[in-house]
Amino acid sequence: MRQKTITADEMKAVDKNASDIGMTPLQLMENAGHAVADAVLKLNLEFNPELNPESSLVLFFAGHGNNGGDAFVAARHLADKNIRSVVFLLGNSCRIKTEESQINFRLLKQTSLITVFEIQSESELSETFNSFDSNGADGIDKTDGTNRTDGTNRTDGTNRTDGAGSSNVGFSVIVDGIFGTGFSGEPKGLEKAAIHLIRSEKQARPDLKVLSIDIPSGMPVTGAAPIDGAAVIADSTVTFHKMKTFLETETAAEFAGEVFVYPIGIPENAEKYVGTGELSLLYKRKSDSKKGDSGRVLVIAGGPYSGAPGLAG
Ligand SMILES: NC(=O)C1=CN([C@@H]2O[C@H](COP(=O)(O)OP(=O)(O)OC[C@H]3O[C@@H](n4cnc5c(N)ncnc54)[C@H](OP(=O)(O)O)[C@@H]3O)[C@@H](O)[C@H]2O)[C@H](O)CC1
Ligand SMILES: [K+]
Repeated sequence: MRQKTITADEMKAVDKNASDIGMTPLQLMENAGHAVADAVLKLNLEFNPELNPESSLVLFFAGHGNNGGDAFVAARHLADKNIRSVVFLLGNSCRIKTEESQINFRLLKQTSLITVFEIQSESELSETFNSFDSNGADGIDKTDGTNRTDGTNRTDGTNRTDGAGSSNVGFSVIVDGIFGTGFSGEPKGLEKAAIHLIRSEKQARPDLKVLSIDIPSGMPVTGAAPIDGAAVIADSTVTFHKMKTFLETETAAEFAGEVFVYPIGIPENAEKYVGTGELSLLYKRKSDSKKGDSGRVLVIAGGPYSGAPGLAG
C-alpha cells in the first residue's frame, strides 16, 4: 500500500498495522493534533499573542470520535504557544469514544488558557457562541475557568439565537473537529447545527479562518457531495500521513479549501507489509455476502512444507 493517495479505509488499515508494531493510537493522535496546531498558526500568520492577545482566540468544535481528540491535542499545543482556545465539545464528555480521546480531553482541564464547554443542546450552542464578543473571550470566566452560557454578556446587549447574521465574535480561527473519517450518513441535531453555525459565521465574517481536521465535517469519505450540502466550508484542511482520495474530488474543491498533508510518524513497515489492518478490511461482510464477495486470496508457497499453504487455500 505505498501509493501516494489513499482512501479512508486504507488509512484505517495503516493505523491498525502501525498499532500492531508498537505505534500507539495515542502517539498518532498526539502527532496529528500537533500538526493541526501548526496548521492553525500557519493559517493565521497574524498570531502574535504578545502584541495583540485579542486576535489570538481559537474556537474548536469537537465531536466524540478521534477527530475531536485531534482537536483537544491541538488546543493544548496552542496553549503551549500562549494562544487561548475555547473548546466546544458537542454533547456530554461521557460519550467520548476512545481512550486516547478521553485522555486528551481530561488534559484540557489542566491548562488555564483552554476553556471547555460541554454543549448539550442546539439552544445552548448558540447561546454559548453568542456569549463571546468582539474583544475575545467574554464568555469565559477568567477567574475560575467555569462556563457562562447565558449569552447575556455581549457588548451590544443583543443575543443571537440562530448563530447567523452579522457577528462580532472575536475568534480568529474556528477549527472543525466534528467528524473525521468515521463519519457516515448525514449530520443531524447538534452536529448539524454546529456545521451550520460555522458556515454562517464564516459568511458573516470573511476575515475568520476555518480549518477542518482531516475532512470538512459533513463531507462523505467517498468524496460524494454532502447530503443537502450540509458540510463545513473550510479555508484549509489538514490531513495526515498521505493525501486522501476524497480530498481530490470536485466536492473537496468546494468544501476543503487548501489541503495540507502532515506526516504523523507512521513507521514505514506499517505500509510495507500486509498486516491485521488489511485483514480487518477483508472481514467487512454484509449479511448476504456470497463466496468471493469479500475478495480472493492468492497463496504463493513452495518448498517441502506444503501443508499450511494447502490448508490456507
Ligand atoms: N492516521 C490517521 O489519519 C489518524 C487520524 N486520526 C483522526 O481520527 C479520525 C477518525 O476517527 P474516528 O473516531 O474513527 O472517526 P470520527 O472522529 O469521524 O468519529 C466518528 C464518530 O462519529 C459518529 N458518527 C458518524 N456518523 C455520524 C452521523 N451521521 N451523525 C452522528 N454521529 C455520527 C460515530 O458514532 P456512532 O455512535 O454513530 O458510531 C463515530 O463514532 C480521523 O479523521 C483523524 O482526524 C487520529 O487521531 C490519528 C491517526
Ligand atoms: K473535521
